[in-house]
Amino acid sequence: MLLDTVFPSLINHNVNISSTFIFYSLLVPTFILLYIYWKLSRRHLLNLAEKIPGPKGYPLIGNALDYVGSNTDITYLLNNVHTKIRIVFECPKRVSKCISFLDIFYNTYKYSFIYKTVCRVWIGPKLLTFLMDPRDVELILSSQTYINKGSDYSFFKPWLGDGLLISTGDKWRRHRKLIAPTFHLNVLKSFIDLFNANSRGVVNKLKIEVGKTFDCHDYMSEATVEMLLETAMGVSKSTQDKSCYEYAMAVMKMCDILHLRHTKVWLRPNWIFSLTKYSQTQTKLLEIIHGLTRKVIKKKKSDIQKGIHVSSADVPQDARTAECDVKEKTVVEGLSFGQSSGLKDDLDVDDNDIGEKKRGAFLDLMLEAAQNGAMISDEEIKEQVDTIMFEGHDTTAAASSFFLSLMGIHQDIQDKVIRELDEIFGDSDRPVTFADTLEMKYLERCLMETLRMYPPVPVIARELQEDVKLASSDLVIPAGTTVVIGTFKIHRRDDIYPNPDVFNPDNFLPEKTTNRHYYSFIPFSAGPRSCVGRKYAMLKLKILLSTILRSYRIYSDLEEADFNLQADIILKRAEGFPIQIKPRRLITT
Ligand code: HEM
Repeated sequence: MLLDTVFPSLINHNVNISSTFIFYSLLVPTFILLYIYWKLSRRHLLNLAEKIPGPKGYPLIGNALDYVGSNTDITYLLNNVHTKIRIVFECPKRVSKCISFLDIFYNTYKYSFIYKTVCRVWIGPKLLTFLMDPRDVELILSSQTYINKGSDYSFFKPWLGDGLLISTGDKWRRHRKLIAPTFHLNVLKSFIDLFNANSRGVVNKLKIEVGKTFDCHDYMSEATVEMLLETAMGVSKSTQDKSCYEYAMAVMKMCDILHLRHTKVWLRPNWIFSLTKYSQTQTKLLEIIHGLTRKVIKKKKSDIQKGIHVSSADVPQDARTAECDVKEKTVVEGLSFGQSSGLKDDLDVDDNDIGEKKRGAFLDLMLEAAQNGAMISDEEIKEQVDTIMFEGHDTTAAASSFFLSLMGIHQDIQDKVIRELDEIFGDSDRPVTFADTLEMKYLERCLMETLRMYPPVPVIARELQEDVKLASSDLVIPAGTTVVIGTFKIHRRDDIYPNPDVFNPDNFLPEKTTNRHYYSFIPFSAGPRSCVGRKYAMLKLKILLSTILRSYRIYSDLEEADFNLQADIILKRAEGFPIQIKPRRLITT
């Protein structure tokens, strides 16, 4: 009693001390026990991971420090979302004379020279294994089992929902079956007029750039969005407005935000990201992106209700097959629409195996399927439209921009392309036919070489649900690993491509391709989850690029050594794609 009165604070203090003491004496062992349990439960993964070669890491964080840096000044992302992208870079690090990379990609590429075929890194508790041997890549990509995407793809969720790129399991299989036939060559052939008209539109727009240095990516990007809307979505030109450009810019900025979340580890957890200004910018960008998607679907639905069918894929069967007599075979021997002709996927099914009902452009078919039953809901259609618009746009814009830049740099190679085009078209300014595209053998080699050196999708990731024994060695990659297929590195292996950093279209001469492993050239991935737009991209690119080169000669002040490669989600050049053009013979409408 006396003690209470005289020393109340002391007693309270004692009580506090003892409860704090009890709390900590329980907490610490709890943590230790949890840690031991966690380690034991991961024993299998850790034991197998230990055998995989890779750089030494620090306790707990592993190699995370290698992946936190980015030289990108991203402050522009916090400004007006409608302004054109502007990125400022500091001191890019040089890897070799010909390549310079920024940020995360630099470190990964550096390791690929030390570890050659397989390399393990730890990002905190997360195990990543990079595969760079075509035999191992085949094992993963050809499998129906290892089809789950890496967890990093989840950053796409607010944008693409459960679209084809990230969905998995039954949903992915069901939707892939529905979507793949809409990119069958027979449907694509009906887009040829639209590809021609839009390519001529680009030539027209480029007139104002004659004599200037300009970023061709802006034009490629806008044209790609317009073409996708007109072809796959079946939305006529007259109903499009400046939203195409706005959309293209919003997509580019969204990619930058996703890239940021990959490189800045603290932005990965959704709850932290949602507290940042980037999250607010993302919300605004998604309003623009989803705004266009919704508009497109609404317009299409109303057209269908009114009985208006804009899509050119509804052209009569005779017209569509008129040119199909020209064999669907490969243009460049050994290759078929951007991949080794030895590889087959669901885009390579025979014409006759695509039922009459399944012929149709992408959005038509999606809406039709929704009307006819519960195969796909409205929300799922929106997710797929967003996916196709993203995958179909940024990739081809990057590929065509790299191609034009390379033509500007390698004048001798451009001479050969122009000579080939002059042989095909002579003095005529007629549109490109499907048969013409089969004659563009040298142009196609240049395109393949562009995709080899600068694959728009530089890496592909899969999450392993079970252990995988590699084909190239006795190593076993444990379940729970994120396997990263290093397309960029595989395409630059000097044992597969001699002088891999030199742009040489002859790398795709038949005698060079015959003995190459099928999986040593995979710009469109391969196997069951290959790019569904591979044939679309190849056909469109050949029409677009040949029309531009029939009209203009390309020049560049820069060399390839000046490229600052930025491996966003899509491979780009940090400085943009500056070129100059001089008119040859203008092919316009
Ligand atoms: C040069 C152009 C293109 C390149 C290099 C390219 C490359 C790729 C690659 C590498 C993948 C696999 C990605 C992964 O597994 O993470 C992919 C998937 C995909 N691509 Fe493309 N793509 C191009 C154009 C297109 C076009 C034009 C479209 C649509 C019109 C398209 C639609 C898709 C879709 C929907 C997927 C997901 C397929 C699935 O998971 O089942 N792509 N693309």
